[in-house]
Amino acid sequence: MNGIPFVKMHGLGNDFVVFDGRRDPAVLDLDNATAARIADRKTGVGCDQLIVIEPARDDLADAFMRIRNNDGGEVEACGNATRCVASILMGELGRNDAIIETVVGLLDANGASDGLVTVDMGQMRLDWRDIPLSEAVDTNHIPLSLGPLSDAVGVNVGNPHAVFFVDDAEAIDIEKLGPVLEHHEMFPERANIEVCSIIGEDQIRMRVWERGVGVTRACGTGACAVGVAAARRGLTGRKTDIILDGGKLTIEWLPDDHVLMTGPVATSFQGFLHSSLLGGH
Ligand SMILES: N[C@@H](CCC[C@H](N)C(=O)O)C(=O)O
Repeated sequence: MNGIPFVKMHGLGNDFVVFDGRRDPAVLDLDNATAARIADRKTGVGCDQLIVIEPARDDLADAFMRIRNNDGGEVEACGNATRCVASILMGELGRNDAIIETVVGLLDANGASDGLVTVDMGQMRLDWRDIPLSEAVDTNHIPLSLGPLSDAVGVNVGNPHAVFFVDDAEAIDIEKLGPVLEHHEMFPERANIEVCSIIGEDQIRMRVWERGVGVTRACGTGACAVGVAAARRGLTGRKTDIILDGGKLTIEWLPDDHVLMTGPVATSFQGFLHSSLLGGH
């Protein structure tokens, strides 16, 4: 079979084309336009994020994970893809744990019960400079309003998130409000936008507009941000189930500010990338 092999995976419907750059150097250093062409659902393979597994730079890590959004832009973090890459590495290594290196640091992953994977998503950052925001405001009450959305919580999970609490997340026109907020001047690096409603002391309904993608069925880093935001506001405890369009993630905000994310991993199919999609690369 001609072409570069890839595996199509997803975490709760947030889907990925995963390349192995350790074996196929042609997928290392893809430019943004090429990545966007591959990720495009009409003309390419189609995915929310394009992932390349690369050789680790850090001796402690099992591999490096490069992440690109559907628009081709490289980003710092992706929770659902981290679980998928962890399951690939654990399978290769014959172990129940893996260390994944990203541009923002090392992430420890472990196999949990029922085939689920837990990832320590690292330390949450809450200072306005770290989200980042364009001005020095209280990140637990960002003064930002659009239609029914106001008073956001900012959380950096490696990538920037703004969380809005509402009575009924289903009633929010996220397709309309999401892109405006993503590009709001408050967020110099743009932001992922979550709208959520509290269902109970340990359960939250969440919908997401992802930076560089749009509405997705799940966002792992978004779920981490929502779990932290709800606990910070005193709306829930520090361990919560986050109910996304694609299913449930369990989030635990530890006393040392690290967050554990636990959820499923799935493989849809394996394929070969037609060389025309690499274009002039
Ligand atoms: N789907 C992801 C997040 C991917 C990156 C995000 N769109 C960004 O631009 O920061 C997840 O599961 O965390």
